[in-house]
Amino acid sequence: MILQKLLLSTTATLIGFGLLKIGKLIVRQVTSPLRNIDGPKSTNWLFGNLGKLFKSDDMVLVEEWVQEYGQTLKFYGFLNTARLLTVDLRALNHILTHSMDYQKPEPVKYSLSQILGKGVLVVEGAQHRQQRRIMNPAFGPGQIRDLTEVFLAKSIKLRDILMSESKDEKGNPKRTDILAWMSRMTLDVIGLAGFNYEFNSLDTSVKKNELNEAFETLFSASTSVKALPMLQLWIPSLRAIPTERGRQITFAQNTMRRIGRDLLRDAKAAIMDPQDQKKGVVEKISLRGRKLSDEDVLAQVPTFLVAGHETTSTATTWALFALTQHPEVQAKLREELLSLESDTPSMDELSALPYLDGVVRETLRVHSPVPSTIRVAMKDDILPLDTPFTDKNGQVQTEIKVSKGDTIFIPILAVNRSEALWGPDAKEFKPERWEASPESASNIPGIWGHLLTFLGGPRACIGYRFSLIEIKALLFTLVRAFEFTLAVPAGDIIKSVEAVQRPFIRSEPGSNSQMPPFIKPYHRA
Ligand code: HEM
Repeated sequence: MILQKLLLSTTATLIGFGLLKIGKLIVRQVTSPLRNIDGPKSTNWLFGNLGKLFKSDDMVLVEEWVQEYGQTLKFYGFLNTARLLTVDLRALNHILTHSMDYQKPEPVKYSLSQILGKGVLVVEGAQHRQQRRIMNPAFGPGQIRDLTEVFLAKSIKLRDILMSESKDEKGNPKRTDILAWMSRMTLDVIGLAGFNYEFNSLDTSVKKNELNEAFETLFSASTSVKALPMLQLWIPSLRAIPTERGRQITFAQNTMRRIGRDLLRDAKAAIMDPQDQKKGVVEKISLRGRKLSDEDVLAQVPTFLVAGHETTSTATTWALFALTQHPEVQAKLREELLSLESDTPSMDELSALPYLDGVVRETLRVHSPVPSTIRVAMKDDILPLDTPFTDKNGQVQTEIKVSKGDTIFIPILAVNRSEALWGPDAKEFKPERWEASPESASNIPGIWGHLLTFLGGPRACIGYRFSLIEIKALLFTLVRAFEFTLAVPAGDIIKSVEAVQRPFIRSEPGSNSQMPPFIKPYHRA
């Protein structure tokens, strides 16, 4: 009886809090200045336009909206709340440079912090500034120069594995899922380079690493937007209800924390040992960061694993896909790469290869692994604009008014492929464009390469140099050794967003994300 009453009153309280939250969202809807901005109609009472957006191949829906409604528009998110979408560079620059005023929304922080704890990707304000200050030097050019050796050693290991794995028993090239191999390679790299830890995930004879397995479960791509987990993100009182997703996250989190603690213990032991010079990024952070608590350092382990692993592996996979679609680019790249004698060039030698640089830039432009991100206004504000827009009432607006709590979608991919910025061939893969990139793109407020790929401002990607040299080391090693052709028609490859844009095969619904090339050893004439 008492239990029943308790259950009843808990449920009533949960429902009460839920209704209050929904009420607040409805009030926001009718009072926010975003209500006057034009855009597509909602297509679902619960998810707004989100279902269609995340199912649209390569996020083309964003580009279609911009085409139809102009540079500044509004669409609908969860519970049909308005989201601002703008490709206006001045407005985006304002949002990214004022990172205290435009933070990640609470539901996003909640879901990230479930996996990452209080890592640098999640924390805000003074805590973020402190963590970045301590970590930035570990990602500087000097540190990445030292890590080039690790990137190349793992690339060579992958090359040697593919030499046999990509052939059938008769010695003919067989369809190989290069995404899975890239994922193993980048996990091994982040383990070694990040915290001197050997995952051995390239070594398939060893039982699959438990951390790797935890990851796979966590990121096993499901393209559907599910109701209860979404409701839990937006209505905190519902987070008490257990879900399968929640169970998976707790399992993955426990695995990462356990391994993280071991790593931290080893790192501390290594710090005490003046002979041990081989330190990873996390050891360097804990060395430098006397001001970071063990908890803070621990939180960086899953942060680097999540942020630095799948992003780089999908980027390199898309680079190889692009090369299969442009055999002339593949051949020209190979010729440049073979101009170096050594299998193990230095970072400076890799950086000095202009065509490799063009291929990497073009991949990160056309196939940006993180296609969008999201922010919420922490106060009422005015966004300055380069291009005025006409609102729903036919009034021309020279700035965008936002109110505290308004959500803003940052369209990374749409900016990187905007015809207004890059010209009519913006969507095509053309490494040559980097010989003289257009003036109009130089105002893109990104930290690297006039691209939004790594975002910009104080919250830009900390690992972009790390990633660039890792991608270059991989392409250098693999394209010298192999010729890549696609094993399925190119139109059968689609992109779907989970945390990153992953490749799927349209004609194989239900199968995991994959990229299936034929890989044939290249023999110099
Ligand atoms: C091609 C590869 C990569 C891409 C496209 C990429 C992209 C991004 C983007 C877009 C953000 C901003 C997310 C947001 O605030 O909404 C970000 C943040 C971050 N990235 Fe990367 N990243 C890549 C590789 C890496 C690597 C290799 C590492 C680490 C080794 C890394 C570590 C981080 C961290 C720690 C943050 C959070 C920074 C902060 O909030 O201060 N990333 N990345």
